[in-house]
Amino acid sequence: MTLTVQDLHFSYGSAPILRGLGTGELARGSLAALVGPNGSGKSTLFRCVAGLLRAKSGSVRLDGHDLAALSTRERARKVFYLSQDTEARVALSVFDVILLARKSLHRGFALAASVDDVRAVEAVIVELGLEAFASRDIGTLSGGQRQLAAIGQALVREPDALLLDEPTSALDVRRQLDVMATIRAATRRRGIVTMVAIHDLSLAARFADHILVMNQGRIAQSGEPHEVLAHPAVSETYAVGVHLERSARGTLLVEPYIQVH
Ligand SMILES: Nc1ncnc2c1ncn2[C@@H]1O[C@H](COP(=O)(O)OP(=O)(O)OP(=O)(O)O)[C@@H](O)[C@H]1O
Repeated sequence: MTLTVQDLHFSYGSAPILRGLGTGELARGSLAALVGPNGSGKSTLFRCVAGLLRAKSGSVRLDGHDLAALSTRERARKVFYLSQDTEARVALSVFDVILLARKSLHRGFALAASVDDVRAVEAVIVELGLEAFASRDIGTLSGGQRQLAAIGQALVREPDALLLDEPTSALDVRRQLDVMATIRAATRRRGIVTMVAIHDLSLAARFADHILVMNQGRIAQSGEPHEVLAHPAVSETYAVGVHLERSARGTLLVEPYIQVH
């Protein structure tokens, strides 16, 4: 039970962005961190996997089935892409926006939510610890709370694969830990495949089962965090030195530094 991207090619006009990108098999219940420099194509990869952009060639397989064979609607049900921008200006409560996300699964325009829909929304709110915010207007929440509400909108649609674009970028240290731990727990509990694009290598090392390093449209290195981060491909990709150390608590700490020649 896996998500597998193989030999993906994509260009914006004549500019190639993905150049034969392959992820290997990403297992259900596991969290993969996608790291790489600004502009290396992480969001583009996510959009291609979710079917929002059409790759020139290559395949995306979920549990062995090529997602290209599905309609846009069917594909959107299976793969949820949460973009970087979760700003919300609507005057709706957290409960309402999660319920709307749930109702978007149904065909047509149904005003009434079923009992199942409401139960699913309630379950997600509890799973993400959003009970205290459920009736608050989404526009009045802090960045971290809004990030969790957006993840709630993703989970309530019960996708098989979840692609999160920099879900911790606007968060303080406590909320970064909260959000990553919540994402990892939901991934395990639901048996989904989650990919998180993230710039913080220490945070990636701490929470991800695998790290994939993106460089110039390909995955330069992938595998378990301590192996990947010790590989020269990381230094080459970012043009930095990388010092790794275990803290007294056993956490892998990553210190990038600029090399003086
Ligand atoms: N709609 C577009 N049209 C043309 N070029 C684009 C478009 N969107 C992105 N690009 C270019 O594609 C490349 C990859 O962008 P992408 O957003 O996928 O990178 P990223 O790794 O997610 O970057 P970041 O870490 O800064 O978010 C960049 O050079 C970007 O300028």
